[in-house]
Amino acid sequence: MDQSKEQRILNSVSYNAVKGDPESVLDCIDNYCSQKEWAMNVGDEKGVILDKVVEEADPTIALEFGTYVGYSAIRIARLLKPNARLLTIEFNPEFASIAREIIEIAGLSEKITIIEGHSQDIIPQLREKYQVDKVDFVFLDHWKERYCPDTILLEECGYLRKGSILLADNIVYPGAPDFIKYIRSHKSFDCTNYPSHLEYMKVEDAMEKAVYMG
Ligand SMILES: O=C(NCCCCCn1ccc2cnccc21)c1cc(-c2ccc(F)cc2)cc(O)c1O
Ligand SMILES: [Mg+2]
Repeated sequence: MDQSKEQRILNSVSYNAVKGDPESVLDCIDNYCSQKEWAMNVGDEKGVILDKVVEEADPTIALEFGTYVGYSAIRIARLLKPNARLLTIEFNPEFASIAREIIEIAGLSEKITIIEGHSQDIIPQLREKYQVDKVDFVFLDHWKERYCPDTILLEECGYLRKGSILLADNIVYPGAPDFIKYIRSHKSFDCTNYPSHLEYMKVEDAMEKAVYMG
């Protein structure tokens, strides 16, 4: 059976990246996806914005929706302090298993837990099953129509604390209009927009940061 694009990305990382070097894994994926086959990684341009917000948050517990092949999980985890952890949620089992291998090549398996399932099912389980009390940083990069309901669910479950930082990808393209409308009008969130471009393309996109004010 023909290999998937995601399997071809793993092949390229496995062949070209330096084992245990997250930067070389990121560079390999960015080179493959800009020169060979486009893929929906946050990419190198928006990745710099992600880096800055993660450094600002300096999270102990980070959460990501939308692992895909693990590119943003590696971007986030490479910046975490020694005892900090990233939980990343992926509903596609093939993507989850490819991400696990790419994360292993980056040497970040100890810092990253991949949870397979749908966000609305996993969020209520984070406290009991994953010992999560509060979440310091959240990266939203899954179904765009889930950004808003999942943000509400995180708040209702009590995982957000004063200063928790949310960062959402694809605010312009594909877009998350209901999320933007909700988050910018909600008094408990302080929002900042970061104009950028769609990964590997000359297409406008943006990221939105929202700081929970309690
Ligand atoms: O759709 C995108 N991402 C989401 C993929 C599916 C996530 C599914 N999923 C994962 C965890 C999880 C947990 N619960 C429920 C569902 C869950 C996306 C698309 C584009 C894009 C595509 C075509 C185009 F022409 C231009 C742009 C660019 C991006 O950067 C993107 O992020
Ligand atoms: Mg995205």
